[in-house]
Amino acid sequence: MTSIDVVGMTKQYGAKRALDGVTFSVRPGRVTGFLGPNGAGKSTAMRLMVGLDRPTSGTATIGGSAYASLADPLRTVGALLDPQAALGSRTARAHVKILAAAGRIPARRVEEVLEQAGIASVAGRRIKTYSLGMRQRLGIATALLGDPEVLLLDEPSNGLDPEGITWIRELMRSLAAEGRTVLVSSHLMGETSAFADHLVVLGKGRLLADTPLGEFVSAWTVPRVWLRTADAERTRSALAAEGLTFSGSGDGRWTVEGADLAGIGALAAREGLSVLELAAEEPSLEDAYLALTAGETEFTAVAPRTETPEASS
Ligand SMILES: Nc1ncnc2c1ncn2[C@@H]1O[C@H](COP(=O)(O)OP(=O)(O)OP(=O)(O)O)[C@@H](O)[C@H]1O
Repeated sequence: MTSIDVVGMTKQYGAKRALDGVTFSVRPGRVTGFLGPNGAGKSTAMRLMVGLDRPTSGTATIGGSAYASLADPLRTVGALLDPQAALGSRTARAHVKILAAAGRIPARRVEEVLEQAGIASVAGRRIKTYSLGMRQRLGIATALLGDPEVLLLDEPSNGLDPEGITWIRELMRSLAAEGRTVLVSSHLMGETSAFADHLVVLGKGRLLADTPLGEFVSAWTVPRVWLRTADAERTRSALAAEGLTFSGSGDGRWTVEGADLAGIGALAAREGLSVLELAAEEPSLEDAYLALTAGETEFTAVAPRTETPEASS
């Protein structure tokens, strides 16, 4: 069982501090989602884990060793970091064969991973003819080549079609179920909540969260209940008398903040309200993530300025 341990990791690029004393561990047997706004430092952290760059200070170890000291790196760690990196004039099969030979990996693995990634039938084509999604599948095939215990996947769903997204989700779940250590960065919150057990969140190079998915969502969202009854006004008075925070959409449906279904159901029964709709909102990872990272985004779009006659004169 091989963990990744990042301890006090700082990476300075000139005046830019991409990582600022980050410490976390990625454990085997689960999928860890690696989240953070653009420029938060996720790719930098992954590059440091596989020795593609040197930290300014701190360490990243895999099973207790720095990547450079691993006896058999390709069999220990598989990484998808830059799907554009493969040489375009080679065929996909030749590319994977060269990697296998370099890593002393049995040739039979080449066809296995091409099959597994769903590109065996197009593996004779030059990589430069590949779409983004096909390159992504090729990158995943090469990450799997050494049957590694640890997988680092930087935005693996990027460019994949819906079938591909389902495939990568199931692949990550099965790799974790086999006891492997799987770290996956993504900007797709719906996707991440479908595959991750645990989350590590960075913001501006610092660690913002390192927590199980369910705990993360409940810590950063407020439960909400929707209630619609036959008498909107009496409902409003009852909610107000209870001291609850609520808002109405104008169609007689009230949204009650920080409430649970049982409590609101009991209130409606007590008040003799005829309930037409009573439901709890499923808190989403997206809401939790946006609540946590508000103020942590380096790049934010501003609404286009509308010129008023005063402003333009
Ligand atoms: N080689 C480099 N030279 C200079 N600055 C860099 C370099 N690599 C990354 N940075 C900077 O470090 C910061 C972190 O970048 P990084 O790519 O790790 O973020 P990220 O979380 O992966 O972002 P994204 O979600 O946009 O991929 C950014 O401000 C980036 O511009």
